[in-house]
Amino acid sequence: MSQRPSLADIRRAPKALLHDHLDGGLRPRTIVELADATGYTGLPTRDPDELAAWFLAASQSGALNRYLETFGHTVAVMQTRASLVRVATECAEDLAADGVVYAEVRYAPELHLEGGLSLDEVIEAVQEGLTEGAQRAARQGTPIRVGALLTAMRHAARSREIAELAVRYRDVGVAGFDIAGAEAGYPPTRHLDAFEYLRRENAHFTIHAGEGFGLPSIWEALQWCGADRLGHGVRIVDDIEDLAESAAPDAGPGTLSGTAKLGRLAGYVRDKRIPLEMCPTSNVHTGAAPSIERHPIGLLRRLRFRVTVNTDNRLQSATTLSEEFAKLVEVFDYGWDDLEWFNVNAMKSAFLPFDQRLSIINGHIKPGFARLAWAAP
Ligand SMILES: O=c1[nH]cnc2c1ncn2[C@H]1C[C@H](O)[C@@H](CO)O1
Ligand SMILES: [Zn+2]
Repeated sequence: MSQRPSLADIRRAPKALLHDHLDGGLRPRTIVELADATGYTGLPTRDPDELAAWFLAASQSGALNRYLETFGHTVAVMQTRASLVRVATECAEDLAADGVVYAEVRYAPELHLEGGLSLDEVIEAVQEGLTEGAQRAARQGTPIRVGALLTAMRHAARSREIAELAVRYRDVGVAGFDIAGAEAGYPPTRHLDAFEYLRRENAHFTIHAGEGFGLPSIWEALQWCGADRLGHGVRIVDDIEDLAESAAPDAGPGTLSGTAKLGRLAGYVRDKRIPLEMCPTSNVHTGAAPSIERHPIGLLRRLRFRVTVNTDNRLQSATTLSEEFAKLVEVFDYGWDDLEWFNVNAMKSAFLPFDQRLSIINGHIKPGFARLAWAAP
């Protein structure tokens, strides 16, 4: 059990993924082929390897707004029914091949209307693709369950409409709702109407908060909007004094193991077990964290916040969920128990009925990790 999990072993581990953007996970070759098929001429290169390198380079600026500009190319080739079906199919297949057994994949339907599709047609195409991808994965011996989260763009004004669609499609594969896009200048309360509607409908939602902006964004997301989970939430560390670093003798109340002092908001997030959808590589790329070594996940895991590990955008950040875990293993020396803890956390926080969450935890995640941990030399 003491053996460090290798990337190959982590790939075989049954994992749960809560934060992955459909338009941030296309295969580079697919982008080129879809651009050819749909007549999109704006790509920086037609060579898939060069294109992959371009996305990674363009995403590493350390600024969220620059990072978001790269989506112009992926969204441009996702404007037809056929392209949406294909991208969603490949998404489910790729996640399953990486050992993901449960995923919630998000996208903004309002960004896919330029080819004349309606919002309903966009959602139905993506559902068709996710279902097809999951069926193919099952045939290949890597079963996966995938749900969709409908995202509204925070700078736009369609959140109420998108929230209504999330409710309308909730029994046919849509698990919840989200808002994304530039965070500074676009507080979550701009979309209060959508969140209040969702709460009245007993529906689930997460909010990107504490990534490109700090504590006020997290506070609004939780205390005004009522988010079930936080997308990223990394800046919650601004409300934590790490006494292990400052070596203070007595941490006082509000601590775990006497090593940190939590402010009221951080205390609330930990006490209420608010899930944090952390995306280490993406957080470094957008400047939300200085490096993997100094990523707040180390402190937050130590303080037992409900931390989950995610990819955000596999294309832009050139990553997979297994690679995210492998980086954390290397930097924080995590073992199988830690990796299992992150994945159980994610599964506990899924927008899925409680009995189904338990069945994936007890039927897949725990037995899978037990097998791998005990097989380790
Ligand atoms: O990390 C992110 N923060 C905020 N918005 C994001 C992030 N990654 C992707 N998005 C945006 C760009 C996509 O077009 C949109 C829907 O998936 O969500
Ligand atoms: Zn995101």
